[in-house]
Amino acid sequence: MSAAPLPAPPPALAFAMEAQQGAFVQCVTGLQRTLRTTPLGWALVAWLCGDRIAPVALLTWLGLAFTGWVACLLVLARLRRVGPDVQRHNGWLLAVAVTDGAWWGAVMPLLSGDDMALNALLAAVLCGAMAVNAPVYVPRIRAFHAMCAAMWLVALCSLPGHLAPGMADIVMGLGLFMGLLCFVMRDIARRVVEGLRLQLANAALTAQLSEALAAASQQAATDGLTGLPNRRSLDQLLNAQLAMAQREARPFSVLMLDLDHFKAVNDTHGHAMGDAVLRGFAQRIQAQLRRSDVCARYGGEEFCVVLPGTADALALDAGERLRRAVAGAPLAPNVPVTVSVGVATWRAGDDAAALLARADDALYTAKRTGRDRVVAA
Ligand SMILES: Nc1nc2c(ncn2[C@@H]2O[C@H](COP(=O)(O)OP(=O)(O)OP(=O)(O)O)[C@@H](O)[C@H]2O)c(=O)[nH]1
Repeated sequence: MSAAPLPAPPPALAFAMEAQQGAFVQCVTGLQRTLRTTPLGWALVAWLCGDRIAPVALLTWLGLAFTGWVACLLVLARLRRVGPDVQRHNGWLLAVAVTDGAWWGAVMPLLSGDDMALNALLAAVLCGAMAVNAPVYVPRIRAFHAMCAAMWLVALCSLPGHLAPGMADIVMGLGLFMGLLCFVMRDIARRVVEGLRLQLANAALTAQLSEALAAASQQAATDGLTGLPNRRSLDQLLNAQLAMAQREARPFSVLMLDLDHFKAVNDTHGHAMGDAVLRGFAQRIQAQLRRSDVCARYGGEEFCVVLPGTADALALDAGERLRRAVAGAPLAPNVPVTVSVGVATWRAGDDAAALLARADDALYTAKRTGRDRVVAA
């Protein structure tokens, strides 16, 4: 027995999850970018320590920082590849944050000592590293906390050992600064993730609205029974054709089609069968037309076909082809019907009403002279 599929999460939860993933990706991308500027920080530390400490201590710290830096970049590149599955990859991001904080924190136990000025400068470097990283970690505030904790704990290692008097105050001050920054950042981070969630919800709402709008305008332009363009769309199409015909002197024709004795179909076979005949008629006509031709439902059992770029004789041929297609086989089982067709070709000065009136006159003539025929205006 196959397991039932998991139900989709409610929209609010889905947006929250997506926002978390987006925040994760933002953090990974931002960290990659920021880590590229890290060598500048090393250069600063090397310049500050220069001739004040033993080169071996500086090289040890640089080696440690470089190793951690390469590891972080490799992990981040992998995270970019495997995608934003926060649940599965969050541990790796935290590991990057801890490594990032630890190598900066190691500045204190490895490089500080009796030189008060240097100690203060190194403490300032740590503050700078935190401040530079803070905005990058905003979308994943836990990673920022991990970075700060690692930096702080490693820096604390220098307290019991060789720190000069007064250095403890600097490290404590640094700790206070970290605590305050973490506290303020928590609130900012919450707002950022909430902003992301709202952005996603808005995007989904916009997509839903434009879908609904497209469906509504499609509905407003379509005849519900046959699926053909309705009278409103026909008017728009005719106006467009008229504008083109006037501009380019390119003729077009309209065919008015009216099913013969349709009332009898309804009376004999019922209204439902009448509807089926109308649907079958629409399909039959459409199957006969070119892609550029349009058949619209004019109203009731009357239809109008617009034939762009088609004049007189060719329009008459098209009408005849449609008439034969309808008469050739029943449109619904055992309900044979025929159609009468009036043809009119656009003439300079015609507006839509004049053109349709001439096609209607021709249709009336076709009806009057026996039906099941095509008459040109
Ligand atoms: N089933 C169905 N019938 C419709 C629909 N719209 C219009 N009709 C029917 O179409 C019939 C049109 O009848 P008439 O205008 O008398 O025309 P006719 O019977 O086709 O006769 P001629 O046009 O003179 O050949 C009416 O009975 C309308 O009720 C529709 O959507 N569905």
